[in-house]
Amino acid sequence: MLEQLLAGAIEDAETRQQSVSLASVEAAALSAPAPLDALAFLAPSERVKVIAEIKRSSPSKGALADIVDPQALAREYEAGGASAVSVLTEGRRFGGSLDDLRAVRQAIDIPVLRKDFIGLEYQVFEARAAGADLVLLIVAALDQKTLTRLHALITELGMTALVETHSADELSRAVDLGSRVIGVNARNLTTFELDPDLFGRLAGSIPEGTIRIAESAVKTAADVAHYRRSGADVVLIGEALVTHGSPRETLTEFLSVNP
Ligand SMILES: O=P(O)(O)OC[C@@H](O)[C@@H](O)c1c[nH]c2ccccc12
Repeated sequence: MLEQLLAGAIEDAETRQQSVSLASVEAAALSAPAPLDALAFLAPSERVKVIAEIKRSSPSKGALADIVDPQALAREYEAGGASAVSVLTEGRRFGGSLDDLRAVRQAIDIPVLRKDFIGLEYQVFEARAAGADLVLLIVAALDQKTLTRLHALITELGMTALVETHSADELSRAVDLGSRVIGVNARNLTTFELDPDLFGRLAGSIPEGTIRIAESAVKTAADVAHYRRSGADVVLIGEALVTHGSPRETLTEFLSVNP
């Protein structure tokens, strides 16, 4: 499934490249307003931080929420205390787009993450041109050489890579890259099953000085507290925020947990 998602995202990027060349997307990336320092926004603190995600649908759950106005949702997230906003830009299964990312960038003053299946430099330039401050890299989807190349480009463009892992082996590959921000995704991207204890098992192997992010599987404030006790600096939350009544209130409640 992960392979198909990546192949589809690359195919869509190649289609966009027919109308906007690599040279012009690169020029747009280099002339975009400077990225925000995501490391500063996500730095470990006395309280747990949240990256709040804008996600319309997912391959495992289908439609989650309409989200006709991603800017309004992003403002709710910011007002509720999010430290960054993740925008799913994958179109086929998640219902997102780069237009969503551009719109969200205009609406808020906290970092924006491009959440997609990235395999090409073209996609990294696109992310920067659209205003992204952070870009997701999924270790399981890429060989180490590609991962190294994309990680270097993200850094050169002044952005921060969020390097996503699902196992001890992937974690050591993330560490080899020199990643400053490492995520552990509780959702297996092949089977879509959730393992809420995976973060806790891997957290101790994430080097000191790295920002530790627990991704997926948060339904309640107790789940946030569980991740926090296991060592998470930041928790990435999607579904619970887009499906509950008031995203702002849900976020405020989730952020009120103490270690
Ligand atoms: O909706 P949840 O369970 O709160 O999960 C959010 C986020 O972790 C999830 O959307 C995600 C994590 N890694 C990904 C990679 C691609 C697409 C989506 C994801």
